[in-house]
Amino acid sequence: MARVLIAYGTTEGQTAKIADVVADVVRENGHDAEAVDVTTLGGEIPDVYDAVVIGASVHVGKHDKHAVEFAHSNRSVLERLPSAFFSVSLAAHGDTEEAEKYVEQFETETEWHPDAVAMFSGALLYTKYGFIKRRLMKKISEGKPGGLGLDTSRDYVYTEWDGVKRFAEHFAKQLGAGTSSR
Ligand SMILES: Cc1cc2nc3c(=O)[nH]c(=O)nc-3n(C[C@H](O)[C@H](O)[C@H](O)COP(=O)(O)O)c2cc1C
Repeated sequence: MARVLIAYGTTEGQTAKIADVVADVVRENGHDAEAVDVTTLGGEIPDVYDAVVIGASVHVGKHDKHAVEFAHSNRSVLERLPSAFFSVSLAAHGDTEEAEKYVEQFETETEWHPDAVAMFSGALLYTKYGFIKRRLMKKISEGKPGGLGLDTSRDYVYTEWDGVKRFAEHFAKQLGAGTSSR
């Protein structure tokens, strides 16, 4: 049994929800797993973990800066342990090229090359945004491929949960039954 850290950087909470599902699936596969907001980790991966997944959402073309900083400063541990990264964006819903560019940029900035990478579609939470953000997101969504929702009286969740579960299951299965150590 391995102890798996799922550290996430989120602004509106969708990446936290995805991290929770990843943790659930990893546990279902016989390991210990904790989904933790990266800002609460004090900058370092606690040395109790055998494997690490980092998740981060994209805002204005960039991944969550706390997650980027965390991955960069812990890159030597991440390179040594089984590790994976998941990116959360609206580009992942219909604009794969753009979503891939965000991931490339993340890998360049952090100098970390995870064993596995996934791109998950996020959410458009119009009812949770303030007035300015709601108008901005509608305007941006109008021109985007993927047919993003434009009705600002409701929210749109594009995350494909089956894909999230498959990613988590694949990662968990690769850890096998034994515990690796640092
Ligand atoms: C102000 C704002 C800017 C955003 N900018 C981008 C962007 O540049 N590219 C993109 O693909 N998605 C963008 N998104 C969509 C977010 O990635 C998506 O809403 C995601 O679910 C947010 O995850 P979080 O709730 O974990 O922060 C943006 C969302 C907001 C609210």
